[in-house]
Amino acid sequence: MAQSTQAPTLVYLVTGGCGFLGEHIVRMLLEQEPRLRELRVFDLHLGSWLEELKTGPVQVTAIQGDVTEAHEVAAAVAGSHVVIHTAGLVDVFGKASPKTIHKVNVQGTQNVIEACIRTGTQFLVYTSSMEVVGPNVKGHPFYRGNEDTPYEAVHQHPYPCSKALAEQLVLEANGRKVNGGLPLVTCALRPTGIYGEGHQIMRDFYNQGLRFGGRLFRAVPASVEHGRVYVGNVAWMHVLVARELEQRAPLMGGQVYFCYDKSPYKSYEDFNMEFLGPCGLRLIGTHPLLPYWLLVLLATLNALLQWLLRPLVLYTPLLNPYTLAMANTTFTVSTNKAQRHFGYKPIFSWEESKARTIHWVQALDQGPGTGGHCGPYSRS
Ligand SMILES: NC(=O)C1=CN([C@@H]2O[C@H](COP(=O)(O)OP(=O)(O)OC[C@H]3O[C@@H](n4cnc5c(N)ncnc54)[C@H](O)[C@@H]3O)[C@@H](O)[C@H]2O)C=CC1
Ligand SMILES: CC(C)CCC[C@@H](C)[C@H]1CC[C@H]2[C@@H]3[C@H](O)CC4=CC(=O)CC[C@]4(C)[C@H]3CC[C@]12C
Repeated sequence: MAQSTQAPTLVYLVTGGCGFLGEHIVRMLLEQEPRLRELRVFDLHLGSWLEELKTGPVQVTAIQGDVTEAHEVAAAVAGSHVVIHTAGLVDVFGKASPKTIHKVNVQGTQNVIEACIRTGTQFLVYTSSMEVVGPNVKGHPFYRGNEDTPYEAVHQHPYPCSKALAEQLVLEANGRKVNGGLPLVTCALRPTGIYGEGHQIMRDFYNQGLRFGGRLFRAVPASVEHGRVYVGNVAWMHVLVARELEQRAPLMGGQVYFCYDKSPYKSYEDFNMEFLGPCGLRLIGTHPLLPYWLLVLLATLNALLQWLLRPLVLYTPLLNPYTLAMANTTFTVSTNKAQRHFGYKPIFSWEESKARTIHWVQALDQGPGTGGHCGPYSRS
């Protein structure tokens, strides 16, 4: 690849570039990758905020397309140096069928890999998930674990199943020869629960709190830790991996990295309150208000109702057996693999991550803005 002193030459493609994480990756690339000549943003649904980026020095090319359509993916990949494959169907509420989740997450990833091979693109970064590891269906805790911590990864839900299969495809593709004879270099990033500007579930919790007169009711014990990571740091990690993959291919190729930063270890609800609290919401109860067996019953009832109502209406409540198990099982990471392998350090401190997220939640009251979900990354 070109040196930073030369004119920008690199072409990057970000699939899912208009999603929650994708938008942050796109903006981070424009700010932090001086060698970028063209940035292709590929998504099923393009955001209008992309227009404002087209006036900058980097050519931003918006491509409306579907990762399940191999020819659309190949056309977008052709001529790019690096692909960041973030597009995915994130559904743990039963909105999409297992078949659709598999098609987008697994077949879509296979299409991206084959497009790289066929068109000669050598570097592929895949956005995987902590869910590839766990929590597993047995509810085993994963406490401050790292990439080498033994854990029985057993999946039943379509989303983690699909992410695990897709990650495996990406890692197995490392070393395959791309058109022209050079080896494909791949790696996978595994974010824990991402938060920050544009996070839909945080928005849902906020709105739910407003509906209940500014109150949320504790559902899971405060002692259950759930790993969280700020979206800006996840985006930065993608940018850094993409940048370092060529120089450090023997070390980084075929590797997985958890995404981490200095966000505190807390329960899912207590962590959300770090942002929702300053926005006027209160979490009621130091212990869960309902006994666990009752929550399990309600979650099961919700699943049953979803199944019964499916022919008539899509019933997708927040609480189901899977989300309850997720929130109720400790899963936190403690690792420095990304630092050791490619010099990653979080670009946003916990204080900055928190302030930016609070600012975004506060702005939700003012209604939707004209831009994207997140602002620019320029630091004061
Ligand atoms: N949100 C989270 O806490 C975590 C997310 N991830 C992964 O990060 C990635 C991004 O997730 P989010 O930004 O949260 O989700 P998101 O739903 O906001 O973004 C996904 C993007 O992919 C696009 N997309 C979906 N199907 C597509 C298709 N067939 N063709 C082209 N584009 C398509 C969507 O339009 C959307 O813009 C996903 O791969 C997800 O599995 C991993 C760990 C945690
Ligand atoms: C009232 C309930 C008991 C609380 C429900 C909270 C849940 C909606 C969320 C708890 C854990 C979340 C998941 C976790 O952060 C890991 C994830 C990784 C991904 O790759 C996608 C998103 C998610 C599955 C995330 C989804 C919401 C939770 C299940």
